[in-house]
Amino acid sequence: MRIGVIGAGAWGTALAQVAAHGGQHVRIWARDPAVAEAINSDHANPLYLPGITLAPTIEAVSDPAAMADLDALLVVTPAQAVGAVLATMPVEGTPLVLCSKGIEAGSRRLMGEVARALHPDAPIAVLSGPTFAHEVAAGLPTAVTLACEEAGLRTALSRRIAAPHFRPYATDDVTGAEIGGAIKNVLAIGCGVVEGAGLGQNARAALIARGFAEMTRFGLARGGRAETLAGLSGLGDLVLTCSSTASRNFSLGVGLGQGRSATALLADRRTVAEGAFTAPVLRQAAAEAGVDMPVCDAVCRLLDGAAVADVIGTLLARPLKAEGA
Ligand SMILES: NC(=O)c1ccc[n+]([C@@H]2O[C@H](COP(=O)([O-])OP(=O)(O)OC[C@H]3O[C@@H](n4cnc5c(N)ncnc54)[C@H](O)[C@@H]3O)[C@@H](O)[C@H]2O)c1
Ligand SMILES: O=P(O)(O)OC[C@H](O)CO
Repeated sequence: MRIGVIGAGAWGTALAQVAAHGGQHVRIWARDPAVAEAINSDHANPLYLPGITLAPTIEAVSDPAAMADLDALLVVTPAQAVGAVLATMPVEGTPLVLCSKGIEAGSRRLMGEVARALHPDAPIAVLSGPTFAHEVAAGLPTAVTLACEEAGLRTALSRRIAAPHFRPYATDDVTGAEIGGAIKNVLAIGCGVVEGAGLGQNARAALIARGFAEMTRFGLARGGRAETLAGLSGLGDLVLTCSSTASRNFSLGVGLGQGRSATALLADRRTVAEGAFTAPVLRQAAAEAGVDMPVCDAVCRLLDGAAVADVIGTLLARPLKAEGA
């Protein structure tokens, strides 16, 4: 399989490294020609994945037309850019493996829905799970969910993407895999706030558990399956991202919890913190689906500048209820 990777940030670069395992040729599209130049000349991406020497079989391009004639395209731009970038790509029925985690603002579409609308002939797969890019690129053991409705393609992609340190688990539940990855970013911001405001580890565990209940309610309402939401792409990624400052979303939350504004924190970073963009869209999508998501709503209020004490007070003052309700 000739693999293409669309997006040369941390995760696209790490996935190119996985795909190049065994010496096979991989082509990666970088929006910024300087990033492509560094990958081709120095076998490195110091802006987005510093400290990693890349396989020399990774070829970088910055012209979308150069992404034609490949057997599969991994889509790894920030979620809000997936539609615009895919519209420029010569997809022509090539399978698209969506690796971005988020919900599109405005349309409230999942990435699969965005891709299908643009390229109805292209089979869709989703790769998601607990995967810090720098650990994957360093060859540390990692497991992911690979979701695809077509059994033959699911098997072919799983075999092609698997490496001794990188283990995909297959499912046909594309929607469930997408929803876990999108919502965990929002919840990670909340957990970061708990850390930044010094609210304690009990509060963080409560937020993870109640946040997982929200993820499950929303996922089931949108047609995902409970087993997927409890798997690597849902609970697995939630646990990772809610417990480490290596997460951009968690770090953003730490800053909010320390009293800085979302605007200032987002202006300070080059890399994407998807939860900040997904949170307001998720709030609308949850209202539309009639799903109660108080923790995600609290994260929206914090991003909008509400005081931590007020937001936590509101959450704790909600009417008492049964745990499974
Ligand atoms: N970094 C990780 O550990 C990781 C792991 C799994 C999934 N993801 C997901 O992968 C996606 C990409 O994350 P990342 O970590 O690679 O991001 P990043 O912040 O490291 O890099 C973003 C890349 O996208 C490019 N970009 C930014 N805006 C763009 C636009 N409007 N159009 C085209 N390109 C644009 C940037 O130039 C850069 O190459 C996100 O949805 C993220 O949630 C990241
Ligand atoms: O750094 P974050 O918060 O974007 O998380 C990266 C990955 O999604 C972890 O699986």
